Amino acid sequence: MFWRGRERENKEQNSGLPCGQVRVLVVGDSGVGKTSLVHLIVKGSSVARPPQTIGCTVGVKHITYGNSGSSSNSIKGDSERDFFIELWDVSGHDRYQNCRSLYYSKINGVIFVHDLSQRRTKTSLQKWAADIAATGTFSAPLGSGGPGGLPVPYIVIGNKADIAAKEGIRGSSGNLVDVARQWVEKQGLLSSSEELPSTESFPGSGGLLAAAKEARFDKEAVMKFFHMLIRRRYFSDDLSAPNAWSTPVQRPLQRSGEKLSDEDQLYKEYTFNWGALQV
Ligand SMILES: Nc1nc2c(ncn2[C@@H]2O[C@H](COP(=O)(O)OP(=O)(O)OP(=O)(O)O)[C@@H](O)[C@H]2O)c(=O)[nH]1
Repeated sequence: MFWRGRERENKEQNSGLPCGQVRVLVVGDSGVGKTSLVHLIVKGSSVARPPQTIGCTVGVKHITYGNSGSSSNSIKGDSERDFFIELWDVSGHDRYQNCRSLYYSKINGVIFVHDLSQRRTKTSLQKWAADIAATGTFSAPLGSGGPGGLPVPYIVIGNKADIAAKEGIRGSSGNLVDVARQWVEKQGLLSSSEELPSTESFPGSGGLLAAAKEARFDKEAVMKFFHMLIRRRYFSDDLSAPNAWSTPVQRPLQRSGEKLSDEDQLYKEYTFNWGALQV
């Protein structure tokens, strides 16, 4: 009864359409900053001392998506709808190695996190990908696999850029801002006069909040990832794009006059990320 009532309530608040739900795994070695990242995405603020994750915790990000915003958000003839992005923050600790696959269920997408100051945490993402691909179940899978055979879209986030910078470790990508910057630059979307905001520390004390407030572009990149997963799950006509992963396209920058949808652009970005995992 309770659920029926809630369902009806949800539909009424949502122009008669049920809420959608997308499941995203957040994985990487212990201590790379997954819980901190999920907190930032869900709450928009830093967490001073995140507890070590026991097994898995789930953060939920509510977003609306539909055609009342920009045209890039539009869905064929649909009005705005509510969606819940479940962020499954899986403990990276070895003690959970044998039971992790319990959480690898009905996955729509994956966020891989590594610590820029610990090179091995990036190398081990390949292992994470293979493990998820081998033991997980997937919702709206791609026609062919990505790293380790992973059949869903993913994004790679290098964390602790502040420590890496202090220690003089050169990394190709840093915080969320850097990830977004690289993506935008790859797409050729920045004119020479435009600069993305840059944050030196993420998410060190104080710096994180500033990053969350100022970093318009990093949030945008992550939100676009979520939007793409929603489209794939709820609005895609053809989920089995042939060989989307198997041939990472070294595509030149977007040319003027050439029109790509947001999805196309992100899709390309994800294929570039294939390279990011090959370290
Ligand atoms: N300096 C710095 N510290 C960070 C950053 N991100 C996270 N931390 C710290 O790193 C430690 C581990 O962060 P968590 O978010 O708990 O890491 P996790 O990946 O969830 O770890 P597990 O739960 O063991 O899998 C915490 O003390 C965080 O405050 C960062 O960008 N810079």
